[in-house]
Amino acid sequence: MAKKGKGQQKRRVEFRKNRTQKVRQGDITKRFNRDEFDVDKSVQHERISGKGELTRKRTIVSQEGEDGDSGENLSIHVDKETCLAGRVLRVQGLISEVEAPDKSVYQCATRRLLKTMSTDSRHVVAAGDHVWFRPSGDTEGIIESVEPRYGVLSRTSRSRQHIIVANVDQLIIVGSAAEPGLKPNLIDRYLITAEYSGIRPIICINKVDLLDPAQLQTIVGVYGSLGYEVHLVSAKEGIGIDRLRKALHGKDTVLSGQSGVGKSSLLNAIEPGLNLRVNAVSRENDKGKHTTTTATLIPLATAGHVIDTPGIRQFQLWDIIPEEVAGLFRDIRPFINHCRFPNCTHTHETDCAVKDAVADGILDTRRYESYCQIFAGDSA
Ligand SMILES: Nc1nc2c(ncn2[C@@H]2O[C@H](COP(=O)(O)OP(=O)(O)OP(=O)(O)O)[C@@H](O)[C@H]2O)c(=O)[nH]1
Ligand SMILES: [Zn+2]
Repeated sequence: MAKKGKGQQKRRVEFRKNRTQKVRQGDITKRFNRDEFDVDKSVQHERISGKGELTRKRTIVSQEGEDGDSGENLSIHVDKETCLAGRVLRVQGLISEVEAPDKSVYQCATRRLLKTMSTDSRHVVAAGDHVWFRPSGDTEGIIESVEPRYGVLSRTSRSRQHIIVANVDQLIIVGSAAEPGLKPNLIDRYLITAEYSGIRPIICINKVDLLDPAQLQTIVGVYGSLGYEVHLVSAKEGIGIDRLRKALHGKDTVLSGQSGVGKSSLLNAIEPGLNLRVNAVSRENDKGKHTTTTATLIPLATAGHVIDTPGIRQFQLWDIIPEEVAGLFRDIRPFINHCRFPNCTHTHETDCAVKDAVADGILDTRRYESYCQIFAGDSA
């Protein structure tokens, strides 16, 4: 867990504000859809406004304009007659691989003016960025501007935000029913990372061929009642693969889960041939040829991309501070406003509404224990 910086204090203020809104159980799912989550995007350290205009903010940008307005604004005009809209598949040093609308790939440098704005984050261009670029020839070009980002997976390094991948629609959290056994606590960790990043989580439990799916009923019931989409699948037997393929169609999806749960097998079942490409990427990364923490978008044959990169396969809760964790648990969140102490940690305090909810059987005990472990900073 990171030390509290200015940004985190800011997030805590936002978090408390959210906490004071009485959220009924039924509203929880709604609050977490992307549009609404965007309002909470004060957590993003940088906001680049698009449509040809790039706005640099030195401090965290708040939707309410409480701070961050001191940054200078610079407008970059993009000639959309001569430029193409593209998607950054990956960044390798100073060169970005950009996918054009016709799926051809250009090696692009970044316009100098954009680069001069790269002071508050390590990369002005990140994997997953929607950009406008000026092609020169059939395979090269210059990135002229970067569109606003959403669904950003990042980590903090030397108090700077390092974007791993931007504009992710969904995170598929892959677990396995057996070999290795299901780790619900790990699923909870991924879930709160997704909530924090404004990325829709989908839970996928693979290897259901190894046990009676009835054994998973309780856990599926808990997540289902919280509004999370749950898939029970078997890459080996082809169970649930069609539905999972539909969930990926047209979306940019990050796959995460511990080693051996069958991520590669699932990708291969969804789209034969994709696995080869995924492995090719992994091997390059293993050799240390490219950075392991920036991601690569792999185009799906139909529409959408998958992002399956060693560095984010088992990503951590990089910069979530313990006090934020309860608010990221959809089921705990409605109670935190009713505790006796406003700074209640829901662990040892008296008159804690969260603990009361557990005692009354309203809140799942396992989920509460998972919260306590994450709050304490224990590993999964
Ligand atoms: N019984 C069964 N075995 C499976 C299934 N899916 C994958 N496996 C096996 O599980 C093992 C791990 O599968 P992978 O696809 O390599 O797992 P991974 O999550 O990509 O692993 P890492 O690359 O280490 O992250 C392999 O031996 C697969 O054959 C399944 O649905 N049922
Ligand atoms: Zn409490």
